[in-house]
Amino acid sequence: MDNRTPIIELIGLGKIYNNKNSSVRALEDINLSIYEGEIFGIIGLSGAGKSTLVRCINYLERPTEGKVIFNGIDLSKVSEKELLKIRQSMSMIFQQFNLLMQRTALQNICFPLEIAGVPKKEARKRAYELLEVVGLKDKAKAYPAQLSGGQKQRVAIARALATNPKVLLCDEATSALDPTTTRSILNLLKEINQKLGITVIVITHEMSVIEEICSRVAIVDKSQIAEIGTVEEVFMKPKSKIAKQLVFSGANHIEIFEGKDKLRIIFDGRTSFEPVIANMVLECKTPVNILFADTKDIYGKAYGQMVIQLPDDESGKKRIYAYLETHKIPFEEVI
Ligand SMILES: Nc1ncnc2c1ncn2[C@@H]1O[C@H](COP(=O)(O)OP(=O)(O)OP(=O)(O)O)[C@@H](O)[C@H]1O
Repeated sequence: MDNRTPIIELIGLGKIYNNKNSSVRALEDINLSIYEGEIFGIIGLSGAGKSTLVRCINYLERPTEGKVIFNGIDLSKVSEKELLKIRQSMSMIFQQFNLLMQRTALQNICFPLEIAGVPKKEARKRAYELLEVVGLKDKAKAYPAQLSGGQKQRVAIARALATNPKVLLCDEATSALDPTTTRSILNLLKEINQKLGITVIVITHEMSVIEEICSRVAIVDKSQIAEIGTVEEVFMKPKSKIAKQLVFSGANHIEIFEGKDKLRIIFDGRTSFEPVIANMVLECKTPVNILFADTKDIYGKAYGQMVIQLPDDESGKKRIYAYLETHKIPFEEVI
């Protein structure tokens, strides 16, 4: 059991959308604790219920079952007015940035402060400070149309920070960005988490985003939580089928791996992957087929995974198992 106090607690949370002729269950019995200061990931395929979940967390959407406890407050028990105030403590950023196109970057950041009744001069001062935090000091007077996707998301982040939130909810915040810009935005979120102590909740369909910045992750599948754990645990030993799909970065791969005699080798930064495979083949005197590789070389260290086909002969197989065990290289059989 974790003895930290959760900043957000979801207890038996459920959501059914009732329309005229039909009802859709979007969430079922979600139980989850998110702790102050962590970067928590929520991942799932399209339609799994992620957006509904994040909108229930800040009560933009009212759950039909269960409770959301934010900072010790049961959100079902507070008035609309109090909810508005609480939502200032749970800012949100989106895939499409949602900036006001007729306002400059500075005016966009001032917007939530104006709504909160902050005097204009004070709001501008705070907005300039926030532009500096997100590295856009020179873009104060630029309109959203004059900014790149990454810059727009930086303005959106600055605007989200304007009300001094405790939690930042990021709904597919990097899904519209290229890989390099994605990394720079994720680094900014990490920096905000570390320097300002803001709890960050990242909703995504990409495992790479989770691996990059989250400490823990919940996998949502068909309206329910399929798996929850530290990113390391889920990455190293995914238990559910959906976790395996996501870790193998796509549903297409999993069928290829089903069958006998396949191993997933995990590169956790302690090894350099080229020598591992090359040395294993040389030392075990047996060739292996690499069926899938998704590895990154970061400063000479290997991160990621590789699926190999074991040789047919039993003694070759044994030598490979022994090699991996002796060298303390994490692996699991692919079932
Ligand atoms: N307002 C609504 N009315 C009826 N059904 C809805 C509504 N919003 C979402 N749903 C349904 O609820 C389910 C979960 O949707 P949700 O948008 O939460 O999933 P998601 O995981 O965020 O998907 P995506 O990644 O594609 O945005 C889906 O079946 C969806 O069709």
